[in-house]
Amino acid sequence: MSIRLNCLSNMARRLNCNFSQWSSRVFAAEFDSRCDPVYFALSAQTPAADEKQSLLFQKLFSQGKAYSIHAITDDRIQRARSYSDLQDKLVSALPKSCNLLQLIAFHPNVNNSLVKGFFIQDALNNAETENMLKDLVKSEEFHLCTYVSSEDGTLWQQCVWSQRGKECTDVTKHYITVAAKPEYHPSLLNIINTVVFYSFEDAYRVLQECKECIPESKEVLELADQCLKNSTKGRFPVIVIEGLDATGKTTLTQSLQEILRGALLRSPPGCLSQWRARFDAEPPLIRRAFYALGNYISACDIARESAKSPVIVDRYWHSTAAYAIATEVGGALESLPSSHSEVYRWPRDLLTPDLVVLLTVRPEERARRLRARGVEKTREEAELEANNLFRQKVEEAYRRIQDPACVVIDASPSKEEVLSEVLLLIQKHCNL
Ligand SMILES: Nc1nc2c(ncn2[C@H]2C[C@H](O)[C@@H](COP(=O)(O)OP(=O)(O)OP(=O)(O)O)O2)c(=O)[nH]1
Ligand SMILES: Nc1ncnc2c1ncn2[C@@H]1O[C@H](COP(=O)(O)OP(=O)(O)O)[C@@H](O)[C@H]1O
Repeated sequence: MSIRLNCLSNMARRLNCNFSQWSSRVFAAEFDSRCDPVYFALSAQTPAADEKQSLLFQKLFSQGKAYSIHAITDDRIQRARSYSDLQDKLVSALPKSCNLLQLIAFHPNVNNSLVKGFFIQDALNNAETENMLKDLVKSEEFHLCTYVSSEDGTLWQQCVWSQRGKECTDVTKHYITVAAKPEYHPSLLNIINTVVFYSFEDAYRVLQECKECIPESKEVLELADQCLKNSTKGRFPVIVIEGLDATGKTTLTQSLQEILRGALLRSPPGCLSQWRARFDAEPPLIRRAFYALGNYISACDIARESAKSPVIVDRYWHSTAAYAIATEVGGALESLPSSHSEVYRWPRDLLTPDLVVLLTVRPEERARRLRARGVEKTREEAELEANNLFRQKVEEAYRRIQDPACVVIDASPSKEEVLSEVLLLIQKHCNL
């Protein structure tokens, strides 16, 4: 049975499909972020006979019509926002007969080479799917591909590409071949300066590029301009308290402030609170740059206050990096970058605290405290609760960050017991 897929022939002939940029990439189609993706590549040669009916073929191409669509523009802000908009559109508009998978196109071993998109399987060969995707391609900077299989099982990708009407003539057959599983999950190529920032300049540059599409960026940048880029810590100790929501950070930091007669700060700082929800709604590139700048602005406050008294901080760079890495990295817990990876490296230009305490609580105790507190969960916390794997990734990422590493404290005991244990720790680490 040959699976007739949509060549969108009339559009294919009209659109200019210069696909050299794609043919050197590997594609990873992810059914579920908890499992390994299916990897495939493009080739000018027909695949070997045994490849034709491979697992790849079964999983991806024998579930009805198959399409892939990527947001393609050199502008990284526009690409990040187009991808996020595309996801919303596909989730809301695709017929129920469609299965939507995340699709990553990447060059193995090349950081920031990753282009995110979607792979669509339409079990019912629904004409509505084709029309909806055609409309998307016409209106946005998307690269739309279809997949054609011949009787002998040979499978190839034909691309329909529209950059708002740009003509495409190349209808070369790019054969689908099975690609080997890379050494690490491809999402690791998308961390450095894409979701985790290691310098003030890199985070600042992202928001500069957002000034047109997100006017609030200008006000955040103005606040960032006022902070000294390399804030130097004062003579008093700086203690950061980290942990998932409801591990007891707020309770503990307030007690520490009273007992140590110190300053209590948090990141992002209060001056950014009014824009937090606005940037939480943006894709990771923009959101994480916002939080990164929040850490640099907080560092300025920490430097100032630590000249006068001990400083206690409720969340800082560990939260920013741990949540970003855990959100970005797909696959099982083992997919996280290894403990020695540079992604866990503290930014060289960010004020370093004297002590970072990571509060951990058994999941059921944390859930009890969340319920008792009754506070509206953030989207990220809702995700944490629904997705045990995500919670494990956040906690493991916290533990892997170095210089300074977290000192892990079991915060399940009573408030008083946790407080006295942390005070002992501070005495030992900070001579307070
Ligand atoms: N503070 C902070 N939170 C982040 C960052 N990245 C992701 N998040 C997530 C962690 C939480 O799920 C959510 C809110 O964290 P916050 O501690 O700032 O707010 P809230 O006081 O409501 O949470 P809490 O219960 O005190 O942990 O944002 C970051 O860079 N800094
Ligand atoms: N050691 C503890 N034992 C029991 N309940 C606690 C403890 N620490 C905090 N709580 C309660 O758990 C809830 C969450 O604490 P909170 O300090 O707001 O955590 P976080 O700031 O980490 O979200 C609050 O209702 C708080 O009173």
